[in-house]
Amino acid sequence: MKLELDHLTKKFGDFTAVNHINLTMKNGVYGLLGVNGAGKTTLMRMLCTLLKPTSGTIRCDGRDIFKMDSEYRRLLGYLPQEFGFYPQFSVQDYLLYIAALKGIPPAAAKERVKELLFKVGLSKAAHKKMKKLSGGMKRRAGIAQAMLNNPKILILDEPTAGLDPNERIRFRNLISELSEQRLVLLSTHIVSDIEYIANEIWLMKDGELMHKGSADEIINSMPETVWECFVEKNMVSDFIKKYRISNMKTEPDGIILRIISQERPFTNAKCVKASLEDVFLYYFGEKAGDENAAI
Ligand SMILES: Nc1ncnc2c1ncn2[C@@H]1O[C@H](COP(=O)(O)OP(=O)(O)OP(=O)(O)O)[C@@H](O)[C@H]1O
Repeated sequence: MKLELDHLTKKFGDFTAVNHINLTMKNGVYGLLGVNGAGKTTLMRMLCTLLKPTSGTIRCDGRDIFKMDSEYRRLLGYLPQEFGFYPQFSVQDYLLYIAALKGIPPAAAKERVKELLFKVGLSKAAHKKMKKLSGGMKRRAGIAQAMLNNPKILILDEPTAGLDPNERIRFRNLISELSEQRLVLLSTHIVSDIEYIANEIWLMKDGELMHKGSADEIINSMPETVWECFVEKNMVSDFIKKYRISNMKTEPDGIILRIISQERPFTNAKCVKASLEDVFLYYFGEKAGDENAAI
């Protein structure tokens, strides 16, 4: 299975949400990383044929996905950011209902639902109403619905949004497991969601693909150095004004700063290995929130 994006562009009026993206994907996990508004959902919706590109093409094994129509959709599983989950349905009935919508015959659907409930760890919750599920359980039900037709291409838009750290880890493991023999694309703005499971990471900003590669390749793409140094509390504000700070750790008698800078910021600063978090901050730092936001 090969998906090729060629100069893929989407404009909303004068605004370009996705700008000339060229990419090739094969089986494995691809992590699309970017801040709010980077264009991740727009890109994914085009990959699911829910949005028509303004220009450019998406080809699946050489064929235009918009011309393949239902043949392509049979290959596809999609978990949108917000999915309609029918609050009054039990988890099992919800999945059986979606299976019917996807045209899966009832006997096969029953088997498949049972199998998927087990896979996503919801067997015990099969008869629980959807509205009573925790955020993590709901997302797992969402993954199960996307997997009903055993898709060769699985697209997950922010699958870990709102999950607690434990659920995030379970999710990562599940996604890793599901990626065998298929192409999985997931979007997130949380670095740790994809750092260890994505074979390739794409950094997206303002509709463009800034960098792509393995976690190590992305880390090595950063032209600056990461330093750690211990400073007294009263010096911190000067450092914040002068440097890009990726982390601050309070100690009883001072603060340990993690600083991204070409030059050594302080005599006692030691050079440390950069992490994907540092790189994310380097590329997106000023875009991570409002300029004057306190958090
Ligand atoms: N239907 C639309 N009409 C006009 N502008 C749109 C439309 N859909 C998206 N946009 C704009 O396109 C840009 C990219 O939006 P998109 O939802 O793709 O970003 P995102 O990276 O998925 O962000 P988030 O993480 O917040 O979901 C945003 O500026 C958004 O306001």
